[in-house]
Amino acid sequence: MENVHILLVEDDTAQNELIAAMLGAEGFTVTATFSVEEAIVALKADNRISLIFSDWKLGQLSGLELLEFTRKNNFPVGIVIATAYGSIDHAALAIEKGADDYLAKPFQRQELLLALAKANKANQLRLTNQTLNNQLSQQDSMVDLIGSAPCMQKVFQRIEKVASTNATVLISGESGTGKELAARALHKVSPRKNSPFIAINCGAIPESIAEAELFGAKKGAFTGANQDKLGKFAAADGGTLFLDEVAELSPQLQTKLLRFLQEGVITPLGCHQEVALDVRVIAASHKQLLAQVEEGLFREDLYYRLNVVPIHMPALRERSEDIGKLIHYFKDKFSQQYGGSIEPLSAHTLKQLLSYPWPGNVRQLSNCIERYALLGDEDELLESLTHENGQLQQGDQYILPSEGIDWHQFERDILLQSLKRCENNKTAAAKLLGLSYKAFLYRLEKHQI
Ligand SMILES: Nc1ncnc2c1ncn2[C@@H]1O[C@H](COP(=O)(O)OP(=O)(O)OP(=O)(O)O)[C@@H](O)[C@H]1O
Repeated sequence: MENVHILLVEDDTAQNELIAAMLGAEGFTVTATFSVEEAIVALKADNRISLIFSDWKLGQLSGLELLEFTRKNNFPVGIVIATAYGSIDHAALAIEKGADDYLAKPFQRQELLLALAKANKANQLRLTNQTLNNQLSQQDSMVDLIGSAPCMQKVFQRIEKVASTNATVLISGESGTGKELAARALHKVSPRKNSPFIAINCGAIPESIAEAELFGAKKGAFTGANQDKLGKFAAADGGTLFLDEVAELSPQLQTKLLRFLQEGVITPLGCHQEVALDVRVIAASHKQLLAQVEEGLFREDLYYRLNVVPIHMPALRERSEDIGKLIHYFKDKFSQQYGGSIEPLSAHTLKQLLSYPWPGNVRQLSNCIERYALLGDEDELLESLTHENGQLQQGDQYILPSEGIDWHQFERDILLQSLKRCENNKTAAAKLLGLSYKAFLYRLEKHQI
């Protein structure tokens, strides 16, 4: 291992010299020490040391003390401890205290090199994890995407991971969970960040002009096309195209999109020549795309092409620990936007906001705080919540929202909420839902809760 600095700790002079010479011959830079105290001084003085090879028995002290000191003070080093023949207890203790490997004496040259290589690798892995963790813990938000709940950290992690690639990403999640914001964040941390990010809502363009909007059109391709039209794909060349509500694309446009994803080319309307483009596609849908596939409404091959990297944006009720942070964020945002300070919310209102299920997710929360910033009326704020929640209930009858519901998700949410409300008492939770205990357990099992 060239260029690896190793700290050798061995109190037997002959052994020390022998091992130092051997490691030197293998390309290590060796700092040879003879005691724990000497080793600690060397470790503190030289931050290039990345490996320690220490004997167990070192005068009054032992390799264990060195190990404990190193791990307690977070020195970023790999450690191998040499133990006396047959002392398996020491070996187990060394591993428990954080050694990466141990070697029973006497050992062969090859065994030593192997153990050091293993320790070096373990150390590098630890360092990489540490860097990632540091990045994540500093990251309560990514661009403007707020969230420190573990499920949001996973989202950030995935965004970071795929940003540098060109992989197609499919973002799922209910309306208002931040799918577009996540797509923007992904673009902003990708190498394409200085090229355009173009967003289009596939559900909001009339079908008659959708093809020209997306793929462009030659002058005269259709009535009213008085000049060449640049489509969204061409506008996003070199950058990212965000196709929101991709489930709404007509079968014909699904085919054209598939072709682009497979071959990287499009044919604008009225054009006889293909145009090659470099566009990264991020698609999103609040509908369950796989269910759309099963119903024959969405091409299966396109689904798999889009779903190379799936990212799921959690509903706000699944990360209620973020509500407080989001309230704070939106208060700041709107007080800056409207140029005035916003009255603090009372403890009572805050409590209501924190326990509200937010069916419209972050968008609904943002709207509420914006209204509060403008009107400064807490009663109005709370009333608006009762009103929106009340729309779901009329008498004893459950009113199906006009856009329908995702039954699977609905059932899962209800089960989780009942458990939470009954502090995980399954009998009480089953009763709350009017289910027999057996039927309740069956459903928990079904959802792997
Ligand atoms: N994690 C978040 N942090 C800060 N703001 C957020 C977050 N998630 C969503 N928002 C805000 O909520 C609103 C809705 O977000 P966005 O449009 O990205 O949601 P969406 O999932 O794409 O919704 P739809 O499915 O209806 O298109 C936006 O104003 C956005 O800025």
